[in-house]
Amino acid sequence: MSTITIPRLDLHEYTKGSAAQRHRFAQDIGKAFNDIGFITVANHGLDQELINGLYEAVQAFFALPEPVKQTYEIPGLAGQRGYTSRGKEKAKDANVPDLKEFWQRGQDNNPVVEELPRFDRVTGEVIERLETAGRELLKAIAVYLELPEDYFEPNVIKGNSILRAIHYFPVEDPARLPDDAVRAGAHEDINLITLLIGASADGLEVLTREGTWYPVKAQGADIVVNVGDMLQRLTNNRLKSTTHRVVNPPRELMKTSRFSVPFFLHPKPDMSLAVLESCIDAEHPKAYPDITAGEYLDERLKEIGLKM
Ligand SMILES: O=C(O)CCC(=O)C(=O)O
Ligand SMILES: [Fe+2]
Repeated sequence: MSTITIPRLDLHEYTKGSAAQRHRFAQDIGKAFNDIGFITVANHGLDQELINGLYEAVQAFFALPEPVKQTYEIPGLAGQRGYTSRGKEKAKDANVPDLKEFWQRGQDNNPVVEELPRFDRVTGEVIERLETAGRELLKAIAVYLELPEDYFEPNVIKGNSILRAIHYFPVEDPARLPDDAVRAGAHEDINLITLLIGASADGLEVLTREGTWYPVKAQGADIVVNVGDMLQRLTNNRLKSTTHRVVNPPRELMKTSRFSVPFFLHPKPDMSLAVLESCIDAEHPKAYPDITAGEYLDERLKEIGLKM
């Protein structure tokens, strides 16, 4: 299968670089987000030991008996904290739910998994580091957009971000699945940017504007970073929230699990997502009505079946 080149950026060039390197990084991230909407990032601040510890904790959680996991499924929170069982979330335009279960952790009010003493600490450490990396990436994006470097800061520090640990569960008898059942149906992310820690198996694909699906693979400990709909909306489509999905593996591998851990960087609910004036001109008229991040999130959670 052919591949596309997803640009690979080194975050140290921005956080520790010279003025020229920082400028270059900002232009490179902006260009990549304007073009394919995806990059991979090295030197993001999470070492391999932390990532290994995270995957151990996540695998141990999903290996707990279903009734134990369900004690962490909290009604009324639209899956935003704790456990969400199989069959609950589907992509906006899909007919059947994704083949996954997941755990979500936010800034506060997180249930503590009593059975696993390390789970809370490791997911807490990971969310903190990803938030730090995400804030640096947003600074570079602000520079690219010719906004003050700290433009996003007041809205994202202690914002509504979510760490999601996903288990794409084994399917013993794939012949019995509905034809259109997939690990994750084609979708765009809702938030500003997503930082994805390397999955345990292949499967992630992006859709190019020409309509072709291509696999996305990060090298080693690199993370994948992509634009979500909130940033696309704010920038009047200048930065692209690219459609992506997780395909099923070949039939003989459907009996194996896949794990991945995306971090959805969300602002505070009262942030305005009104299109930036600087992104409107005669060729690019304002494409979206004004809305706040909180109102927009509510709309989208209803579409994917997490909120009534
Ligand atoms: O599992 C993956 O690799 C990607 C998951 C994803 O796109 C999502 O949860 O929004
Ligand atoms: Fe996604």
